[in-house]
Amino acid sequence: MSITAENLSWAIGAKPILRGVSLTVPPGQTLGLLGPNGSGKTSLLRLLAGLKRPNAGRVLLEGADITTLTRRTLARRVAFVEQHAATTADLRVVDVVKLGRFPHRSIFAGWTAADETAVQQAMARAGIAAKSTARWQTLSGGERQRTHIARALAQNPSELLLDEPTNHLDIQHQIGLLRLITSLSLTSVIALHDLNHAAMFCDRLIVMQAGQIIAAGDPASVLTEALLKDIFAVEARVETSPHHGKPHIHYLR
Ligand SMILES: Nc1ncnc2c1ncn2[C@@H]1O[C@H](COP(=O)(O)OP(=O)(O)OP(=O)(O)O)[C@@H](O)[C@H]1O
Repeated sequence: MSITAENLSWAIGAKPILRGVSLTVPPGQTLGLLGPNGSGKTSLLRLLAGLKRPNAGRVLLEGADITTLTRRTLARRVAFVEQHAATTADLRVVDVVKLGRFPHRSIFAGWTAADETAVQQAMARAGIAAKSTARWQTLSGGERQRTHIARALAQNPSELLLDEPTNHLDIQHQIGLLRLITSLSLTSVIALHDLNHAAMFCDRLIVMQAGQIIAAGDPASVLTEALLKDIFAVEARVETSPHHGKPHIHYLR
């Protein structure tokens, strides 16, 4: 299902956080959201998830304004893995992942075989199945992150929003997660700080600065040496990787 933002603006008090943000992610594609700290990536994801209402503009899912969708419909369709997502209760991994099934269940139906399959499959995909009975408080940062991702996958969403999902993950799990997300038939928006990973796995990229989109397009057209210098303040050389054919950034010391 497609995700569209039309001319979104959002302020906290008198402070503008997002200004005139428009984007479209076609069904099945992955959009990478890039930008320096504080540029508005998390704020934009929260608006796309329907957690915050814009002051102007609108968010459309498959052409439908999200303000016209019920909370339950939205919860069934859109999964959001937030940065620093906390789970305070002392639950087991499997119990956290089961929360992802909540929007799909009716108060009359019990736990179904389909719910169980979705939970088991999500834990396997997120690489956390071996820890399914471990208590939340005993997990490492990366294991907690993978548990949140499993919960989002158990939700079986058509749109998946991820805020720096590879934080805390070791390199195997970073690559594994991005490969998994981009191979699933869902539409995703991922805020990332690793520009090489964004180039490798995202269909299109958006670069934000001070709440505005200042570049958008495929990785090769967005990740230029000039942009890296102007927006990210780093000297770098960009080459087409002979291994995967995507841009590869060499940072200069
Ligand atoms: N509750 C808040 N009150 C005031 N300002 C806020 C609040 N939340 C966010 N901001 C400001 O909004 C701006 C955008 O923040 P946001 O978290 O969306 O950026 P980001 O691109 O996700 O940053 P990072 O890469 O550091 O995660 C920042 O200037 C931030 O200070």
